[in-house]
Amino acid sequence: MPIEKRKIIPVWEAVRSVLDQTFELPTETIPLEESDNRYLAEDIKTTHDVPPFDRSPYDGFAIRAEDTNGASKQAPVILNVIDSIGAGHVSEKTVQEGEAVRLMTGAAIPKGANAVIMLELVSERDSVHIEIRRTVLPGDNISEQGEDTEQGTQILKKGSKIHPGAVALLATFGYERVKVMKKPVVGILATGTELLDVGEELVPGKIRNSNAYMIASQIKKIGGEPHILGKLPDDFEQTYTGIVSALERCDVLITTGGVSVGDFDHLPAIYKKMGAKLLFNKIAMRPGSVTSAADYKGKLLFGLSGNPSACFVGCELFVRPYLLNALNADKVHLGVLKTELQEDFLKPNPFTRFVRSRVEWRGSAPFSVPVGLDKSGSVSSLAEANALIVLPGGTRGWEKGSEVTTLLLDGEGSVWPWDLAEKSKL
Ligand SMILES: Nc1nc2c(c(=O)[nH]1)N[C@H]1C(S)=C(S)[C@@H](COP(=O)(O)OP(=O)(O)OC[C@H]3O[C@@H](n4cnc5c(N)ncnc54)[C@H](O)[C@@H]3O)O[C@H]1N2
Ligand code: MOO
Repeated sequence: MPIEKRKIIPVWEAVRSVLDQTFELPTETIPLEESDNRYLAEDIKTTHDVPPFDRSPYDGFAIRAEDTNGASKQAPVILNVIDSIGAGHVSEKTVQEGEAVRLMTGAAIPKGANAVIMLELVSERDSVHIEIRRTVLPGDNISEQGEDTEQGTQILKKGSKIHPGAVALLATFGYERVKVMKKPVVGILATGTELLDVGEELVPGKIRNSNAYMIASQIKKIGGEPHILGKLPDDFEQTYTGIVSALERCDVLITTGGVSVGDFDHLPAIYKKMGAKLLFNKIAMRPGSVTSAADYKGKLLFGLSGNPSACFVGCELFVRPYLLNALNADKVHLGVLKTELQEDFLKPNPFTRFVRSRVEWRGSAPFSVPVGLDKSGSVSSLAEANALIVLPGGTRGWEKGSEVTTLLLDGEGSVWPWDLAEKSKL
C-alpha cells in the first residue's frame, strides 16, 4: 500500500489546535484536606478582615501610649496591671490612665489601650505593677484589624492551582469544602504486540509496557485522573474495537504506538474508519514528529508515539495544555527559562528539537546540560531530565555557551514561547 503523504505543521500550530478544542468539565465540592493540586472552580473572596480584630503581635502589656510620655531610665513610669489574657480571650476591662493589661501574642487589644510593649522591655516590680523606661508611641506593636487583607478582597482566582498557601487562605476564610474542577478522566491504551506487562519476564523480541505507566504519571502530575485501560496487540480490528470502547469510559483517550507508517501502525486508518476528524499527524519536531490528535464526537484522541522519549514529549507539549485548558488553569504550558548551554550540541535541527536536559543553577545563572541518549526511542534520558532544551527548526548545531530556551518540566507557564515560534520554524 502506498504511504499517504502527511501534512507537516509547526509545533505552535499543533499547540494552538489542541487549545482550540476545549471541552466542558463539571465541578465538584471536596473537603479542603483533599484539595491540594486541584483547580479552583470559583473566585475566592475574603469573608472577613484579617486579622479580624486588633491584636498583639507580641507577648507583652497593652497600655495607653500617652502614659509613657517622658518615661526614661531615670524617670520610669509605673503602671497597674489590671488583667492578664492569652490568645483566644477578650479582656472585659478597659485600660484607663496608669493601667496595663498583660496579654499574649494573638490576644485582642483591650479597650482603652493603643499600644503594646514587649515583656522583655518592662520590669515587673511585683505581680500587679510594671515599670516602663521608654516612650511608646500610639499604634506601636498593634496588628490592626484588616492590615493583612480586608473583607471582600478577591484573594484566589478561578483556575488557580491549590497549593499550600492557597489552602491556608481557604482555611482562614472557613472553606471546609472547596469547589474545584472535576479531574478529566484520561484513558490510556498501549498498542504493540511486543508489549509485556510490568510484572512479566523478558522474552526475545518483547519489551515491557513502560509508556502507559509513564503517561499515567504525567497525567497525575498535570491534574488529570489516568485510567490505564490495558494494552492491545498490533491487530486492526482489536485495536479499533478497543479504542471505540475505551472512548466511552473517558473524557480524553491517549494511545501510544502505532502512529507511524509501518505495516502495523494502524492508528491513522482507525481514525479514518471511526470518522474522527484529524487535527494533525505530523509535526515539525523531534522527538514526537508522528504525534497525532483527532476529534471524535467532541472527545480528543491523542496518538502519542511508541518511542518513550517521543511519547513523553508529546504528552508534555500537547496533552498538558489541552487538559489544563479544560481545567480553566491559568498556566497551561511548561515554564520557560533562558539558560546557557553547557556543552556543544552539534546535531543539525531540520525540525525543532526538544532535548531532554538538566537545568541547574550556578549562583543566579541557570545553565542546561543535555542528558542521556538523544534518540526518540531512549528511555534512560528521562531519568535525569528536568527540562527540555528547545532548539528551533532550521538551525545548525548549537555551541557551548549559547543562550537557549528551556522548558521546565517542573515549572508552569502561561505562555507558549510564541516569540520563538514567529522567528523560527518552531
Ligand atoms: N519508515 C519510517 N519509519 C519510522 C518513521 C518514519 O517516518 N518512517 N518514523 C519514526 C519515528 S520518528 C518514530 S517516533 C516512530 C514512531 O512509531 P510509532 O509511534 O508508530 O510507535 P511503534 O512503531 O508502535 O513503536 C516505536 C517504538 O516504541 C516502542 N514502544 C511502543 N509502545 C511502547 C510502550 N508502551 N512502552 C515502551 N516502548 C514502547 C516499540 O517497541 C518501538 O521500539 O517510528 C519511526 N519509524
Ligand atoms: O517522531 Mo520521532 O520521535 O521524531 O523520532
